[in-house]
Amino acid sequence: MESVHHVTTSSKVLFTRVRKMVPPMLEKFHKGQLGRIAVIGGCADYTGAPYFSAAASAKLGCDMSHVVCERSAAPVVKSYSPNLMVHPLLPSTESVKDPNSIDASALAGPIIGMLSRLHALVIGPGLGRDGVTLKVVAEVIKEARSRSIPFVLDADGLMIVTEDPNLIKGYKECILTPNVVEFGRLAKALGVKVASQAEITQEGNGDKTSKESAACEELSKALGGVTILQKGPHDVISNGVTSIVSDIKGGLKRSGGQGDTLTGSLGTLLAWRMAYHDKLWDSGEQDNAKEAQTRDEVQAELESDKRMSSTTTLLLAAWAGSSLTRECSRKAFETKGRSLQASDLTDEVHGAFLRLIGEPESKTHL
Ligand SMILES: NC(=O)C1=CN([C@@H]2O[C@H](COP(=O)(O)OP(=O)(O)OC[C@H]3O[C@@H](n4cnc5c(N)ncnc54)[C@H](O)[C@@H]3O)[C@@H](O)[C@H]2O)[C@@H](O)CC1
Ligand SMILES: Nc1ncnc2c1ncn2[C@@H]1O[C@H](COP(=O)(O)OP(=O)(O)OP(=O)(O)O)[C@@H](O)[C@H]1O
Ligand SMILES: [Mg+2]
Repeated sequence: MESVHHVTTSSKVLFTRVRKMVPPMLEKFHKGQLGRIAVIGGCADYTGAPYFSAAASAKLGCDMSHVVCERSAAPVVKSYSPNLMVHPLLPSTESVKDPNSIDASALAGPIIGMLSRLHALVIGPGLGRDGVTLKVVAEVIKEARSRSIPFVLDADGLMIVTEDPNLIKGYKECILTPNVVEFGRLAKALGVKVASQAEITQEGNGDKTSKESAACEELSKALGGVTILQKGPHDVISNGVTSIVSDIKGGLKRSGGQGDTLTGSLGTLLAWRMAYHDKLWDSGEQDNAKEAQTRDEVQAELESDKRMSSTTTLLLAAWAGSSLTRECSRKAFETKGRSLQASDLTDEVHGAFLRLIGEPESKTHL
């Protein structure tokens, strides 16, 4: 069955619309207005992932990038960069008296205390799978949702919702970024069938991209319209009603940690999206009378010069984060070849932004 969900707007037009969502840099702005995000992740085993994520968010242009991690990870993450603010607030089995009788909500208190100062969260990079940690982060997810704070869920953060999908079911302000394996786990938990590569490539069986994205659309629907960014040879983004494929060229090295540039970039884009909807600056667009819901309405907004609604900007932010990450990977691979490491993508974030999106106030991009 062919998908009727895909947006067919060209990448060129989509980038001009992303630029509308990027705040210009004005003298009147104060520290924090161009983004305050926190990456929740980092444990004894993984310290690189939260660093790459927070660093990407900062290099894209976020004013304040925090990392909230487990105690033992904090000095390590801090040692990578003095620019990041690192908070050792995540409890683990090691740090509590009795791991079997914890008050997860109370343990989450210090993290929840930070939420009112944040525009967006990235939950999961290098979080690990400690039972106490995951219970506490589930409390943070509940609280962020109740306050409508947007968040990105990745890696071990996805494990939390694989075990309890109700935490996010129907929440329209989050983006899930599963890789192939994480996608399979989520699909299984929600009873969604994923076609095998053999079924997808079977000759005479319709359009390949549509078939690949069908599972993403189904999973999104099963989660009540949550936006999913399914990573792979090309990334599929869907909210169950509308889908966009991100297929700009990437690199050929599949080192670990490239997904972290994606989540950090998405964190910043979510903060900018909030500033766009709060009318922090005059985007020069006319107001739109109606919120876009259907694929046709989203596509019409993307191809108009009117102000975009929140459904459209969420899909667009996801698409922009995916495109930026793939461009970072392409450029880093061009210079580093098979020696490419995750940190090489971090160095490419600003260049990728300038090449794909460009500064909003620059005359050459108006
Ligand atoms: N430098 C770091 O600190 C890094 C930390 N990471 C963290 O490591 C933890 C575990 O993440 P993993 O991604 O390893 O998750 P999993 O532990 O679930 O492992 C996924 C496995 O699937 C395999 N895989 C990936 N794509 C595949 C595909 N297309 N087809 C078949 N197999 C495929 C991978 O080789 C990996 O062994 C997370 O907390 C994550 O954030 C990773 O992000 C890598 C970098
Ligand atoms: N076959 C591919 N061709 C081109 N790009 C790819 C391919 N597979 C993944 N990517 C890109 O690599 C980036 C990371 O995706 P990947 O599937 O490696 O995630 P991940 O396993 O979660 O990564 P991480 O190691 O950071 O956890 C994404 O931007 C994705 O678009
Ligand atoms: Mg990952």
